[in-house]
Amino acid sequence: TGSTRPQRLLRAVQKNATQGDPQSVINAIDHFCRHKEWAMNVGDEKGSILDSVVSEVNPSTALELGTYCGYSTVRIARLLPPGSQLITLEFNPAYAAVAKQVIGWAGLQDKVQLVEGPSGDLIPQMKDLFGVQSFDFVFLDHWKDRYLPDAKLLEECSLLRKGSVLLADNVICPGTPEYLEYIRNSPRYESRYFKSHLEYTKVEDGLEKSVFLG
Ligand SMILES: O=C(NCCNC(=O)c1cc(-c2ccc(F)cc2)cc(O)c1O)c1cc(O)ncn1
Ligand SMILES: [Mg+2]
Repeated sequence: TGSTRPQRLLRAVQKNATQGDPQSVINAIDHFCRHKEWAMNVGDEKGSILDSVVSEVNPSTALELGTYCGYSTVRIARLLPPGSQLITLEFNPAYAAVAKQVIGWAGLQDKVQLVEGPSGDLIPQMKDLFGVQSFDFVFLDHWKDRYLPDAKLLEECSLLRKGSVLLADNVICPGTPEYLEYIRNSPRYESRYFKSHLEYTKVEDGLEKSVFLG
């Protein structure tokens, strides 16, 4: 019973990053994934686009679908204003266990609520569980065939307000064709594609930013 890739990624953070320093955690993960083992974090190139959108929105309440090892959780939470909250949902308990420790190493545990479970079950509970009225920002990075049903669920649960921003990873690779088709053709969204590359590679990928019009 050897270690898993997420466990080896966590060990690299504990070895190379400074506790309480989110940027050093980001740098340690990017170094590990570029020079040791590829992993499905949003990465530094798409991560810079994520940073610029988060900074522009400056969300009070943010939601992340798909925590994995917590890399994008740290990228988002480090930019949040005081008093704001990031809720991140992860289905896979092994991923969640690693992410909790990565977020803790960065010292961002007070800004983040990590919830384990299927997004389709948890989204309808957001108001009851966390007293959330609506999300200012949503980062979609979980199972690619869940992007569309979960976007529709957010609408149906009135968890989006005029101006809420959805940012979707991997719309080219692995690809989210049904989501793109819906969101680009819906009169309820204004969408823009940010061309980039699959994390740590030269393969094309990109982020789709969609503003809910209400
Ligand atoms: O795998 C679960 N989540 C990760 C979703 N994310 C991805 O699948 C993902 C994949 C890739 C990717 C791209 C090219 C390639 F060759 C292989 C993988 C890149 C990314 O940036 C992702 O974000 C999962 C498990 C589980 O048990 N329950 C719920 N979710
Ligand atoms: Mg991704």
